[in-house]
Amino acid sequence: MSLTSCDPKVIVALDFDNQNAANELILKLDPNACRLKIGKEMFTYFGPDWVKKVVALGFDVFLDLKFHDIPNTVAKAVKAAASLGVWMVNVHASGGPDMMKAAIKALKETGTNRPLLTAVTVLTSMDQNQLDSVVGNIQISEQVKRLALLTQECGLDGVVCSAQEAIELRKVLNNDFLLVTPGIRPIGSKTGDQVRIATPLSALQSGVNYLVIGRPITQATDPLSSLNDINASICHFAK
Ligand SMILES: O=C(O)c1cc(=O)[nH]c(=O)n1[C@@H]1O[C@H](COP(=O)(O)O)[C@@H](O)[C@H]1O
Repeated sequence: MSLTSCDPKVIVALDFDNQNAANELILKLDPNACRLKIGKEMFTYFGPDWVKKVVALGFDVFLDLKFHDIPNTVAKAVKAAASLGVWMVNVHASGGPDMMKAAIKALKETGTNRPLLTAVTVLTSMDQNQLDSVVGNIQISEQVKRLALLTQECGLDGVVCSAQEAIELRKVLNNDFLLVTPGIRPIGSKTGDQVRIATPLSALQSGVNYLVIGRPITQATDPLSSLNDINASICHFAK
């Protein structure tokens, strides 16, 4: 039995180097049970036409290319992403306010059916030591909060962060500002390179809107059953 919801919380991260393997999984999935994320690896190998094919199957697609460049370049890049019909696209908040404002302005100009725009705060693979080596003298939670508030001020729709930061962020951000969280690990699954992790249920209980989950589903012996188990564990949150 597949558990479905009209607002699926799980975004399956399709990080495959083989298009047939990805297509095989996609054909088993139901757009009412999950959204899909296409990232740098698959976009670089298989390109925009493949993204359009996945969109045409009825899935909400998060095109995760994490743009980080000068404002003019990023504005044009998000506009190009919108032309593929994707549901969400993202930038790095550390690209700064001018870049984020240019990106949301460019998307708004594409019309009312534009993709959502989110900004990555501090990658979920980073711990305090790694952040210290890039930005000194600030706790991860403070840096995430600073970048999330900046993202909101710039008019974007939400941030990508760790679920570990969600409770504190919900205290300072608008209720409709989206929290999208990778680093989700069901109990018993391998952590891999993720550091700031949470379970699907605890993430949603902390005020997260969407869960980005890759390897715990895509590398499972039975990916569909892994997704169904996750959806069953969070069915209380399905609208
Ligand atoms: O923007 C992202 O999606 C992202 C941001 C972040 O801070 N951490 C992070 O893991 N991601 C992405 O989320 C996915 C997580 O995959 P798994 O670790 O396999 O569940 C990967 O595709 C990452 O590129």
